Amino acid sequence: MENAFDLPAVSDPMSRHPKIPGPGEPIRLHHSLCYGCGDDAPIGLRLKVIAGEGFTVSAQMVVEQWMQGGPGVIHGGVLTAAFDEILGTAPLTIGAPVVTAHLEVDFAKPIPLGSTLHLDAEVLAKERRKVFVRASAHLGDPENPVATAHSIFVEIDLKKHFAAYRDDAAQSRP
Ligand SMILES: CCCCCCCCCCCCCC(=O)SCCNC(=O)CCNC(=O)[C@H](O)C(C)(C)COP(=O)(O)OP(=O)(O)OC[C@H]1O[C@@H](n2cnc3c(N)ncnc32)[C@H](O)[C@@H]1OP(=O)(O)O
Repeated sequence: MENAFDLPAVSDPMSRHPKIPGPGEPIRLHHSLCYGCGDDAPIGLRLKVIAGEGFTVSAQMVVEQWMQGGPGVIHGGVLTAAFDEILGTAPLTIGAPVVTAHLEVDFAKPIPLGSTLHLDAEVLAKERRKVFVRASAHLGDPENPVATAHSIFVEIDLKKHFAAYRDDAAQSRP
């Protein structure tokens, strides 16, 4: 196991998956109880991730009071969760269902409550099952990011990976 974002010199070939929605269209929820995107999650970010051009996706999130670290700014873990969601959705543009293996976040500036966070993510490369994804966050000026993230996701067989946990998901419904 590695523990750093180490982009391969040469990527495996990647192409946009034919079933991914067109630019500007929402990408379907991966799970309705997901903390990051689920509409039925009792507590969560409810991010609506939108497909972009190529291997890019984006989302927006208003920083609400319950997301506070303190005082008056977003909690770093909430920002990291938002990054995880958008980073994890980007590999769907190449048709790869993934889980997070490695995630690095750089916090450049405080993010005030009430601000609208613009999140953008892009798949940079694929190497065997590893998918390398970068994301950034800004408050309206893309040239002025408030945070960036780099991550390695690992492609999985969805049914096998979650086979032992699906019953718990159903039981946790509110
Ligand atoms: C949530 C899923 C839904 C899906 C789709 C919608 C997404 C929506 C958004 C969701 C957003 C939320 C998403 C969430 O919150 S997902 C929830 C949080 N993540 C997890 O629970 C994952 C837990 N970990 C595992 O299950 C396993 O460790 C995995 C599956 C990741 C690998 O175990 P597996 O036995 O299968 O494979 P392998 O060990 O042969 O490794 C394979 C390759 O990977 C490389 N490697 C492994 N670990 C690391 C590491 N730490 N850094 C760098 N590299 C690493 C490894 O060196 C090898 O590389 P290479 O030898 O080829 O070079």
